[in-house]
Amino acid sequence: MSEPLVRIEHLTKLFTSGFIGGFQIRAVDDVSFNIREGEIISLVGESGSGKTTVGKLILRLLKPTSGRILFRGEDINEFKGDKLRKYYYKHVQAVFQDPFASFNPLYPVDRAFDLVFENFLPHTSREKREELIAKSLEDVGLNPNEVLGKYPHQLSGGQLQRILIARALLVEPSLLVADEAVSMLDASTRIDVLNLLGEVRDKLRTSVLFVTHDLALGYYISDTTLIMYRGRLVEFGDTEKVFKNPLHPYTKMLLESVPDLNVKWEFKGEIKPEEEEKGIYEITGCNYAPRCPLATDKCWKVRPKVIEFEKKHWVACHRTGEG
Ligand SMILES: Nc1ncnc2c1ncn2[C@@H]1O[C@H](COP(=O)(O)OP(=O)(O)OP(=O)(O)O)[C@@H](O)[C@H]1O
Repeated sequence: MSEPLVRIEHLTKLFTSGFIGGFQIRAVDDVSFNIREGEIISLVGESGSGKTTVGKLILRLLKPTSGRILFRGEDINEFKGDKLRKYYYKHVQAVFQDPFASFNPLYPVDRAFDLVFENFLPHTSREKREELIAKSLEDVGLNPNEVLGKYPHQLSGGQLQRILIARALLVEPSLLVADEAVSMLDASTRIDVLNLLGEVRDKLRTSVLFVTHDLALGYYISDTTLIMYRGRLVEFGDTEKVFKNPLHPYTKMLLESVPDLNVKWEFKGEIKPEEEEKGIYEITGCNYAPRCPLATDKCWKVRPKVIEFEKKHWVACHRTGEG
């Protein structure tokens, strides 16, 4: 098999929280996976599971505490000078959740393209720049005449998000990190932008890391799904397999929590406060043990290894396979 575009090996990121006597958070804890050329991977998990941190580590916006990220076989944290500049501006691009926050309200949206030209295509003539910008806007379904020269407040969230995608695609990146990139869009625009990501992959062979807490969106767009819980990958593999044959109790619980269009809310009795998960980050075993209905003594004490349960389907759970 050919070398993956990105190989993530035992990636760990600790943050220290609090002041005096602060504690350490294992935001990412020994995570390994690959991103192949032209693959769309969704990274799914609830709030605080470490998804954004993984994205930022890949974008080299953060340094890992340990572990490595190899881009075409080379450690991105060893990149310097021209290689680093190329990595930041050519190989990887990102689109984040809030399109309004990515624009300076004092300038027309056109300015978003300037940084790309200054850093990556500095010798491009004015005419050529205009031509490239117009083409990239058309590629994402925007009419350049309707958006260029406008200020962020004059455009919708969907239009701004498409401009950001157009900017990211201007350099034809190898990898696009889309972190909750459609969460703030209305349902129909969301599907358009998701379809756009699919088209980008097909046209440019760009790989996409699609970070989301929404399982349905992950299923819709991705070839591979990674399920993350409290810094660890608990299950991952071929999207069809993960969704059709979920193995980890956490994945099963997530899938059961997706609201069904035909089911109405009904009163189920008093809501009890959740039991506090004390010392979760010091658990030596499975992070999910405090919430898992199947947890045994071993689950609390021994960290489960990631095993390939079936072809292209991995899980980290002591109870998987025990019936
Ligand atoms: N700079 C930081 N300093 C301290 N702790 C941090 C920092 N960044 C993230 N964390 C912590 O790391 C953990 C993982 O955060 P992260 O943002 O990666 O999760 P997430 O899955 O992306 O969540 P969300 O879906 O809410 O964005 C959280 O407990 C968070 O509070």
